[in-house]
This record gives sequence, C-alpha cells and structure tokens, in this order.
Amino acid sequence: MKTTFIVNPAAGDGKSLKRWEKFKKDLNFPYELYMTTRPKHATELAQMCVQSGEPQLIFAFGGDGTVHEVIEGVLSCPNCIIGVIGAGSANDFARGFQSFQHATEVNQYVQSDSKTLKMDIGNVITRSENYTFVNNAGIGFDAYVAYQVNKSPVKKFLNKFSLGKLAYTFFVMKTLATFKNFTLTVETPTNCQIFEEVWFSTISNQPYFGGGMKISPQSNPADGEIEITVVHHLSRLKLMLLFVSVFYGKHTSFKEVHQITSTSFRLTTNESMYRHTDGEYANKTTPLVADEFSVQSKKWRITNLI
Ligand SMILES: Nc1ncnc2c1ncn2[C@@H]1O[C@H](COP(=O)(O)OP(=O)(O)OP(=O)(O)O)[C@@H](O)[C@H]1O
Repeated sequence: MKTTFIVNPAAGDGKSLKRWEKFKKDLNFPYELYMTTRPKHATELAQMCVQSGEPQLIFAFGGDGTVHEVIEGVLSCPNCIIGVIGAGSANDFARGFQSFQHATEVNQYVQSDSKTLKMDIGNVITRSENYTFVNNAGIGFDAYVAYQVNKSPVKKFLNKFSLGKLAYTFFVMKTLATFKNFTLTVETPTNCQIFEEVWFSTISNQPYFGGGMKISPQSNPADGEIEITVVHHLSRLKLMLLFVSVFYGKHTSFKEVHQITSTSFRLTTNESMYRHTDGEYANKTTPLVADEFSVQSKKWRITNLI
C-alpha cells in the first residue's frame, strides 16, 4: 500500500520539525513525504494523495489541527487509512484515539496486515458555513480564548522561547475577567432545554479537549453518538476550580455541569458567540438561529494498533 507522511513542521510550538528529523531516521520502509507550509495545506495534500482512489496509508505528523485537516482531506476515500503521530501542543487526538509514539511501532504496523478501525466524525451546519470535527466543537468561553490566542502575536513571540502555553494562561485570565455569559437552547430529537448564564458548551466525539482535560469521559468516537457538556450558572472562582477538576474527569459531579448524549443537537444562543471546531476558530453564532451538530458514523478509518 502506498504510504505517505504529511508533516506540519510548525506544530508543537515549532518542535515538530526537530522531532520529525529524529523520527524519520528509524523508519525502514519507502514512503512519500510532504511538509505543510500554511494552514489548510494538509487538507489539500491529503486530497491530492487520495485522488486516484487507490488504497493509501497516510500518517499525519503534528497536532490536532494537522490531524483534523488530514482527515478532512480523505473523507471521500473509503480506501484510505489514517495513522497519527502526535507532535503538537495539546495532542488531544493522540489521547482519545490510537496513535503512534515511536518509529518502531510505525515500522511494525506497516509490515503487519494493517488492521483498521472505523471512526465517527462530527458535522456542524450553521447559517453561513459547514464544518467537521474529529475531537470536539464548542461555543462560548473556550472558543473565544482559542480565537484570541490564535490571532495574537503574543503566542508567536512566546513560541520562540517554547513558552506558547503561557499565551493560553494569559488569555484565559483575561477572558475570565470580561466574558459575558449567554443563554443556550439545546434541542435533541426528543427534548428541549434552556440553560441560562452559560460559560461554554462542548460537543464531544472523544473524551479530551484543551490539552488533556477529560471533559466528556463517556464519549467514544466509534459509537455513532456525540455528547454535549454545558457549563453554566457558576462563579468565576468555581469555574477555575472546575477547570482543575476536568483534568481528572471529576467535573461531572458539579451540579452546574450538564451532559447529554444524542445523535444530534440543535444549539441556539441568545447573542452572537464564538465557535470552534477542534480548537480552531469557526466563526460566530447568529443570535436565535440554530446550529445543527450531528455525527456521521464510521466515516473514516484509523490504524488499529491492538
Ligand atoms: N508551515 C506552517 N507554518 C505555520 N502554520 C502551519 C504550517 N503548516 C500548518 N500550519 C497550521 O498550524 C496550525 C497548528 O497546527 P497543529 O494544530 O497541528 O499544532 P499545535 O497547535 O501545536 O497542536 P495542538 O492543536 O495539538 O495544540 C494548524 O492550524 C495548521 O493549519
């Protein structure tokens, strides 16, 4: 089977390139290599790779953004298998899905009978655009933080000293002081609930978000369902406490955290709120116009390492 690596040299605050240089020395099979040079490039490269419709094994080498882009590029190709080597900052994909740590594991997989697992993907239909998500999508506080971090020159500057994570801490604190809570209506095919004073809501295909926070412990990316987590009606101080407890998956016992499982959700905000899909800015909601979140079951294939 044709094997390709798509490497984002800029992932992981720029550490990905160094890691790749080391990693490739231990690979012992022929492969094609593409380096991304800009956002969305990994999608274009993956689309190019699968154009022929031939069976393909494509390794995404980078962070969650890179993996998201590669998977988006292969959705039309049922013969394509995705393997992941997490080399980003957050690497939530590598926590929630099977992924490779070392080149020796990749060598073993390529020489084996290439077992695969079929995985789900999330879709978001909004008034202006459609999006996909592999890990999670969200509306509110976290999306606004991600937006500010990604557009800020502060992160680029701190990256030079491998201190990119400080940018997140800075913008979390800043947003915490200024964020205005919103009202969220959550409709499932069988129910409708209105949540007041919402900080954020996350729709999860797998348990992790934000760099290891186990926001949705029961999410399973192969079960044909997605989970919504709504965090509302709590003080700034308690929100901070909640962020600490999320790392251990203990936040679900807070009465201010609501979780619902469904195959689809219609979410409506009372005012315009920032959205993200897999941590990347995905525009803002239109007040009183529903966004439709759904899941497509078994839509892409991942390397099965077990
Ligand atoms: N050569 C490049 N230079 C700058 N940015 C790039 C380049 N190639 C890809 N990108 C963009 O870099 C962004 C970040 O990549 P990625 O998410 O993989 O790394 P990360 O942010 O360090 O990891 P994580 O998302 O796990 O925190 C992506 O949005 C991607 O489109």
